[in-house]
Amino acid sequence: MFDGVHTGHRVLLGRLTRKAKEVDGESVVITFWPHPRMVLKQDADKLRFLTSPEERTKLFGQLGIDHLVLIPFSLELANLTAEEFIQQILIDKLGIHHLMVGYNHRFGKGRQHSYDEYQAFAKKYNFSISMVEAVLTDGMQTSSTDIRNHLLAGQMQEANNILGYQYTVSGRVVGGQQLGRRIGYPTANIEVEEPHKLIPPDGVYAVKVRVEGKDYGGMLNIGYRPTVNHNVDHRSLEVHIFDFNHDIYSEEVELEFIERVRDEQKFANVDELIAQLKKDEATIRGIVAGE
Ligand SMILES: Cc1cc2nc3c(=O)[nH]c(=O)nc-3n(C[C@H](O)[C@H](O)[C@H](O)COP(=O)(O)O)c2cc1C
Ligand SMILES: Nc1ncnc2c1ncn2[C@@H]1O[C@H](COP(=O)(O)OP(=O)(O)O)[C@@H](O)[C@H]1O
Repeated sequence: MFDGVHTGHRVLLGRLTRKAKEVDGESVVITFWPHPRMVLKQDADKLRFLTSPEERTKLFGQLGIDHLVLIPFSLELANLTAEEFIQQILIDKLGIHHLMVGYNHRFGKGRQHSYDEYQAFAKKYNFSISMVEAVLTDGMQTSSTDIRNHLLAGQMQEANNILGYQYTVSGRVVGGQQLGRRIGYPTANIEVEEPHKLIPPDGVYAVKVRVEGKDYGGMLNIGYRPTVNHNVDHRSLEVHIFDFNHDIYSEEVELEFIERVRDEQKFANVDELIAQLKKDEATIRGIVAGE
C-alpha cells in the first residue's frame, strides 16, 4: 500500500517514472484507503500506519508521479478476482499500457495468483508487465513492517535508515496548563489528527521541528507527564523548540524524529524535572547540531 513510501517503494517508483518517459506515457500509482487490513481484519482499531493518505500524497508528489489514484477499499472491492480487478479497474477505468508490480505484491480476492498468471492476463488483455525485485537495505528486504517495529521499539535511526528520510508526525498546537513557560521551557502541545498514525513510544526525543515555514531543533516528550500531571489518561506530545519565541497556538507543526534519548520519568518535584530538562537540552542540542 506504499505505507511510508520507503526506500524500496522509491526504487520501484523511480523505475515507473523512467518507464513512463521511455514509452511517452504517464505514470499512475494505485493505492487504497482505508488500508485493506483495516477492512478485512477484526483488529482494525489496533493497526497503525507510517503515513496518512495526505502524507503519502505529499511524498508521491516529490517523486514526479503523474497520477495518484486513491481507491476507497471496500469488501466489494476485496471480492473482485485479480482478473476482474484488471478488467474493471486497470483496463476499463485507467486504460493502462504497462503494469509494474512489486516482487511480493499480490492482488485480487484471496491473492491466489502468481506472477506467471499475471503475465497470462497481460497477454489476454494486451498490456505489458514487469516485476520489480526486492530492494535491500543493509542486506535485508525493505519492509514497512520492519520500520513500524523499529519505531515501536524506539529505534529511530534504524527506522529512518530504511525509510530513507526522518519519520515525521504532524499536528496542530493546542493550549496546555501554561506551566512550561514558568519553568523556563515553553512546550507546544501537539494534537495529531490522524487516528491511525503510529506514535513512537513514550520518552524524550531529539527532533527537527518545522513550523511557520522554517526548521528548528527541538526536544520532544511523549507521555503522561507523571511529575506534574494528575490526569493520567491523556497521552501528550510536547515540544520545546530551541532558539524560538513565538505564539504558535493553532499552527500546524511537523516533527521529524532523530533519536530517542531517554524514558519519561516521575521526578520527586519540579526542580528535579527542570534539572533533567537542562541536561536533555545539552544532549539534544549536541545531537541536532550533528545532523
Ligand atoms: C524534553 C522534555 C522532557 C520531559 N520529560 C518529562 C519527564 O521525564 N517527566 C515528566 O513528568 N514530564 C516531562 N516533561 C513534561 C513537562 O512536565 C511539561 O513539559 C511541563 O509540565 C509543561 O507543561 P504544559 O505544556 O502543560 O505547560 C518533559 C517535557 C519536555 C519538553
Ligand atoms: N521555544 C518555544 N517552544 C515551544 N513553544 C513556544 C516556544 N516559545 C513560545 N512558545 C509558545 O508557548 C506555548 C507553550 O507555552 P506553555 O507555557 O508550555 O503553555 P501551554 O501549557 O499552553 O502549552 C506554545 O504553544 C507556543 O505558542
